[in-house]
Amino acid sequence: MNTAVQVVNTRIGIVTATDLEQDQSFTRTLGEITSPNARMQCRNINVWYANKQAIKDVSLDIGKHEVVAMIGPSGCGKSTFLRCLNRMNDTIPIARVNGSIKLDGKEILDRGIDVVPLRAQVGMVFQKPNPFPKSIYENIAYGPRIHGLTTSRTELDELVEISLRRAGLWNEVKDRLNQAGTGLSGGQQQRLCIARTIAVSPEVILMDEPCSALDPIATAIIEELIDELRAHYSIAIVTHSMQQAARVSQRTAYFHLGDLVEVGPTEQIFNQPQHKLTEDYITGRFG
Ligand SMILES: Nc1ncnc2c1ncn2[C@@H]1O[C@H](COP(=O)(O)OP(=O)(O)OP(=O)(O)O)[C@@H](O)[C@H]1O
Repeated sequence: MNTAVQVVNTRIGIVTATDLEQDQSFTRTLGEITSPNARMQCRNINVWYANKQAIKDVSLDIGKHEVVAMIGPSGCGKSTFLRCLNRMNDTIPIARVNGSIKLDGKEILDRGIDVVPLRAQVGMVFQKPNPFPKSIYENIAYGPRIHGLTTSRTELDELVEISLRRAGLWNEVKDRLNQAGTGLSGGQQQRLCIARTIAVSPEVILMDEPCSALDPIATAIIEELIDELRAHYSIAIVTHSMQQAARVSQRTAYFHLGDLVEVGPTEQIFNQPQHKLTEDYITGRFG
C-alpha cells in the first residue's frame, strides 16, 4: 500500500468551475501520459453525449501491474473515460467516441471488434455491488461457461475456487457456495463481483467507485485486495476519495471539465502537483 503519500486537505475557500475556466485556460496534459509497460494505450479520445463534449482529446496509458486512479470534480468525465476502455459507452445511444485505444497493441475502437470477449479482457466492477440473483458458485461459473473457458465440472470447480481465493472471499464462502450471492454483506458482494470479473481471465479491471457503497472496514479490505490484484492485472479506478487514490494507486490522473489536466506518479500528484487546477482540487479549494 502507498502509505507514504499524505493527502493535503486544507480548505481555503471554494472556487467555482466558472472561475477556474476563466483563470486556467487548458492547453495540454501535464506529466507523462505514457507508461513504459503499457497494457492499454488511449490516444486523443473525444466523447460526446449528443452535442455535449464530455471528454476532450485525452491520451493516457494504463501500464501492466499498475493501478491508475482517476480523480476530479463531479461531472469531469472520469466515468465516461473509464467506460471507453471496454466500450461500455456503446450502450448509451447518444454517446459518440473517437480516437484510438489499443489493448496489447490491438485497436479496440474498431467497429468490427466483438465487445463480448473485449469486456471479459477488460472487466468492470461497478459502484454498487451487482451479483446475479443466483448462487455464489453460479455467479462465478456463469462467465467461464458462456466463454467456454473450461471443459469439465472439475475444471470449473477449480476456476471458481481460484477466482474466489484471488478475490479474498474463499474462506468466507467455501461452505455455502450454493447459497444466494445476494445474501452476502455489501463488501462480500463486491468481492464476489471482483471474483466474477477475475473468472473470465481479464487483463485489465476497471473499477468505478467500487467502495462508495461500502463501510470503512469493507473498504479497507477491497483496497488491500486492489493492491494484491495488481500483481496479475492492470487496474484503472475512478474514485472520489483522494485518500483512496493515494493509498491504492501508483499513478494518478486528474480530470477537469473533460480535460486530462495532469497525470503522474501518485506521490508527486498529491505532494507536488504541477498544475494549479490539480493543486486547487487536492487542497480542497475546488470539488
Ligand atoms: N448517459 C449520459 N447522457 C448524457 N450525458 C451524460 C451521460 N453520462 C454522463 N453525462 C455527462 O457527461 C459529463 C461527464 O460525466 P461523468 O459521469 O463521466 O463524470 P464523472 O467525473 O464520472 O462524475 P461523477 O464523479 O459525478 O460520477 C457530465 O456532464 C454528465 O452530465
